[in-house]
Amino acid sequence: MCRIIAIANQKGGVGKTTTCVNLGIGLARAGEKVLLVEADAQGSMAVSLGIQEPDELDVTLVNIMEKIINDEDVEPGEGIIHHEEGIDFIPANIELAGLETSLVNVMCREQVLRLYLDGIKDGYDYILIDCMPSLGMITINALVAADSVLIPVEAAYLPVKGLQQLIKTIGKVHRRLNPRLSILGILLTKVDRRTNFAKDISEQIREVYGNNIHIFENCIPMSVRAAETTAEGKSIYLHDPKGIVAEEYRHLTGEVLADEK
Ligand SMILES: Nc1ncnc2c1ncn2[C@@H]1O[C@H](COP(=O)(O)OP(=O)(O)OP(=O)(O)O)[C@@H](O)[C@H]1O
Repeated sequence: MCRIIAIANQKGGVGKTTTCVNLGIGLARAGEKVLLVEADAQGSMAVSLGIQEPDELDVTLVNIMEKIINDEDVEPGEGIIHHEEGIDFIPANIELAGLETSLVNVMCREQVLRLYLDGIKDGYDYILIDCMPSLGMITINALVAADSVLIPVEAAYLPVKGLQQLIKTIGKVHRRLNPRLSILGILLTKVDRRTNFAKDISEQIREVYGNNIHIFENCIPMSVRAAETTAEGKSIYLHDPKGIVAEEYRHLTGEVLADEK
């Protein structure tokens, strides 16, 4: 059965895309059939997967969602790109921001992505949705389509403050629109292990949320090697296979696999 995981946090730059790409490729390396869906107008997942100019792509998630909205057929495989590291992905670009605005007047506006994924999910073991840094209609679409949410949180003061709002939104979507939705866990990212501050923040998150929400055992360290992967257009497993970030993403992949079985 396919598991759909939204990777969400309305705070920008916390490692959503990096986690989506490296968890997705990690799952594919473990033999799972994986689709990554970019639900972010910045196109950073497309760039991370080697597409230099996402704004010049002919078909993106926007075209697919527009077809669903207009009740048109989406051809099998339409807009899906096969990546050499063993995953499929659907990129997005700046046009997604325009679609977000026009969704306001659409019937079943929260369900568009779910309707699309319902039609293709049988072909995959995992679908990971890389959300945009907002709690707007595209992110709500992702939460309605998903079975669970993985929340990357940067180990710093302000990102932690925004967490409560995200958890409230997930609760609302669960109650009103998608009773299947649960929180898979909080993943601490960009952890600077040399400082006590990062350690304090990690402990604070475990203390405040740990009783109700799973906090992933491992955390992703701050590392220039991780930052380089975005520009390199490849996963951490190819860029720095023996490094600590690859090790931590392998560990995360194992935790996600163990949880979903
Ligand atoms: N562990 C890490 N250590 C250092 N830099 C990182 C790490 N993970 C990601 N980065 C870098 O931080 C920046 C933001 O990461 P990423 O794009 O994954 O975050 P995001 O939450 O998806 O951002 P946005 O909200 O803008 O979509 C990128 O330049 C990325 O290369």
